[in-house]
Amino acid sequence: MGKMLSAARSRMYRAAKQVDLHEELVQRLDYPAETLAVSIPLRRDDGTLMQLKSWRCRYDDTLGPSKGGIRFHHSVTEDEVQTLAFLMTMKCSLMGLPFGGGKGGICVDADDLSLHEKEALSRGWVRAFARILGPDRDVPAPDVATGAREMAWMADEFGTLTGEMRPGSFTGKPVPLGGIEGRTPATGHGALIALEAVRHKLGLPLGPLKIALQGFGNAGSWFAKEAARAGHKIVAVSDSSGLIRHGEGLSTDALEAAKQNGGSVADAEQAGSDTLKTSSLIIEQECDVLALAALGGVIDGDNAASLKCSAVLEIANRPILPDADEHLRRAGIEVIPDILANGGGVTVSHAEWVQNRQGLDWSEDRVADYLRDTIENASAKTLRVMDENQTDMRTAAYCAALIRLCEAISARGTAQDYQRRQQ
Ligand SMILES: NC(=O)c1ccc[n+]([C@@H]2O[C@H](COP(=O)([O-])OP(=O)(O)OC[C@H]3O[C@@H](n4cnc5c(N)ncnc54)[C@H](O)[C@@H]3O)[C@@H](O)[C@H]2O)c1
Repeated sequence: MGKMLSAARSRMYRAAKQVDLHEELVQRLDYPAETLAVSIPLRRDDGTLMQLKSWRCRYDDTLGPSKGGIRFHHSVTEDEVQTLAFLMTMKCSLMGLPFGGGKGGICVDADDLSLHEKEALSRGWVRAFARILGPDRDVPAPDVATGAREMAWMADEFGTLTGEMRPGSFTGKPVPLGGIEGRTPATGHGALIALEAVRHKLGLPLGPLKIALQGFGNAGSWFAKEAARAGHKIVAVSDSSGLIRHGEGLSTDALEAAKQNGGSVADAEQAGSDTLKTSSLIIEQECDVLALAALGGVIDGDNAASLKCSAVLEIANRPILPDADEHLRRAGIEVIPDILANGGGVTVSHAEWVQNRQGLDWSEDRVADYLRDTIENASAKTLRVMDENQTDMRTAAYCAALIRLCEAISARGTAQDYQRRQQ
């Protein structure tokens, strides 16, 4: 068992104690159901051979086919893949979706690959893992350094291998290939819906909020645009190369223009703004809400005391490590946990999967309504459990996820059932 998974599961145990779930039910979620590790060969453009480590984990499929992204990143490990698959299990349950949790990854530096090499690798990954994939078994989606283009190659390769065009085998595809309108902004938009749904519980001031944002990629940039449109002020933004601030709020158009020109957010042109070279200082900016939309493991027990916000919105997966939880609790900083805050992506992926199985296209309005309803329901469920158990928001979200999962596990039979039958 890896350290990362072990730390992530500690939050599940904390929640299980809170709602007094039968030990045997939670035990079923202790380990991943299946993790396949495959070494994938990649013939590079210059004729040399690379042998790449890759994984797919199907953590649990009690509620339905496992669902989760595939990332191309040099830091991917089996432990990380299993941990992210565990989080997907909790997230899909909290969102009320008919999915279990999965995740995949290849240990590779995606920036170092040509387009041809990326295509060869995407298709190679599908050939390696096809035996555990499929719309009723395990449904991958984009994640770090993969997007619609990679999903198109993967869905195409899967169709060629199986001899059947089953678009519901992958989500996050381009719209002409069975993808759905509204998938790209879904995570950022969902994060804002979650923030609005729980803000009264966080003791935040009424009216526009001051938000500091780490990460201006797909999830972060859409969150910033939606938040600014709703009247909030993005007072600081960082990416991997810099940080920019403006007390009255940054222009998301200027930030986007800087990124489109291949620069950093710190290159955005806006009068009255100032910049810092050390992007990690974003966590120390004074604000109402610190939104983390970049990496995992950004806040730990060592730096938790430097936060100057009232609440943290976890748009990234596991940006706060468990050893920071107690510090934040003592400081009165509430966290809107990743399994609630970033559930918008998988929610719209579910809509895409349904659309593909129905053979009918969903309109953008229908997708937006489905996203809003799903996140608001999950937020309301979390707040209800929070009140009933007088606990923090993360523990409440895990409780709500576990209650649904354990009802399903229990329906298959528990020790109590078997003991009764033997009498
Ligand atoms: N995109 C989705 O639909 C989705 C869904 C659920 C969860 N997430 C999670 O959200 C996070 C971001 O995903 P994404 O799709 O936006 O990725 P992305 O690759 O599009 O963007 C990542 C951003 O983080 C920035 N970044 C990297 N290192 C940084 C650093 N040290 N300091 C500050 N910024 C840094 C990058 O510059 C970039 O702006 C990931 O943790 C991902 O797992 C994304």
